[in-house]
Amino acid sequence: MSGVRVRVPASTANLGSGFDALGMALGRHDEVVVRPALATAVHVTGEGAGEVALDERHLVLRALRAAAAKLGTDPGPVELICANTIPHARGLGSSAAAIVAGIAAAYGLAGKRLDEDALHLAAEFEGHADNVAASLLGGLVVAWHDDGGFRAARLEPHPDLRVTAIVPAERSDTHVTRGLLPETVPHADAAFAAGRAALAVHALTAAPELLLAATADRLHQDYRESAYPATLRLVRELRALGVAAVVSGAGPTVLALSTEQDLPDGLDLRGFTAWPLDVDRSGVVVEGA
Ligand SMILES: Nc1ncnc2c1ncn2[C@@H]1O[C@H](COP(=O)(O)OP(=O)(O)OP(=O)(O)O)[C@@H](O)[C@H]1O
Ligand SMILES: N[C@@H](CCO)C(=O)O
Repeated sequence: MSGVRVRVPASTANLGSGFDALGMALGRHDEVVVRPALATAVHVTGEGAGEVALDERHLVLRALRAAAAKLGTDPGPVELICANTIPHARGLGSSAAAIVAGIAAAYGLAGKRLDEDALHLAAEFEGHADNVAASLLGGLVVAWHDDGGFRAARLEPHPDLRVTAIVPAERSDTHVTRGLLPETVPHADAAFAAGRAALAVHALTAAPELLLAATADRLHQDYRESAYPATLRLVRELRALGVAAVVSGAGPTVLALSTEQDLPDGLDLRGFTAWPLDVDRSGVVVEGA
């Protein structure tokens, strides 16, 4: 293949109770075209334009080079054209999507199908597998880590599931908000989390009427409140109204999960923009360019 075009979905991680384990792909995408060139050049439009490095430090390019090295190939100088719609540092998996795009491009240029090693490499880059697995596989994913590395199982989200991302203008850095988490949690909270995460798999795939109970969290959201108090206020307000609202990934976006598309009337959404989103069921797509 002389060049590749990669379309990669956004993702939401945790889904409330499934910290670092549950992820779901969302219908908002970045598109990346990679072609051999005489000298490496990076072009970015949309989200991140004017902000990200336009050289070998670019995250898509770093992931592409790392994957090519693992595959024993060398794409050499490339032209990288990124058209981004996934907002950065909002909890919608932009860094995971960039990493998956780079890895998928390297596989495409090498004429190889994506495999389990691609997931492992993507998760090593990101530090956890929930977002990258969702961007790779689409749908709902359960991710874990064992001696064999990072793994993920893909599940089909319930067809009636509706998602609204309520996105603030402010950003938050995942490294910073991971630093707000405690080293240990009470046993009762760990037991609560195990039960609700298991219930979340059932609710998201088969029983959406259980979403409110299933998405209750005790492991991460409250600990991160100082980074985005308005987000936690909105999550609590929506949950009090019966909507299964959670912090999306490491925040600060609020994700409302429901079988209704509309949010309740009378919410104060100043400072936020509400985006109704589809669930992406395909995952990353690679084609010739
Ligand atoms: N398409 C991209 N191209 C280049 N760099 C990117 C791209 N997307 C994200 N990044 C880098 O990743 C950073 C955002 O990563 P971070 O993990 O903090 O947020 P996120 O991935 O959007 O949210 P979350 O991991 O909570 O879902 C950006 O500031 C930028 O440096
Ligand atoms: N599970 C991760 C998702 C963010 O990338 C977290 O909450 O830190």
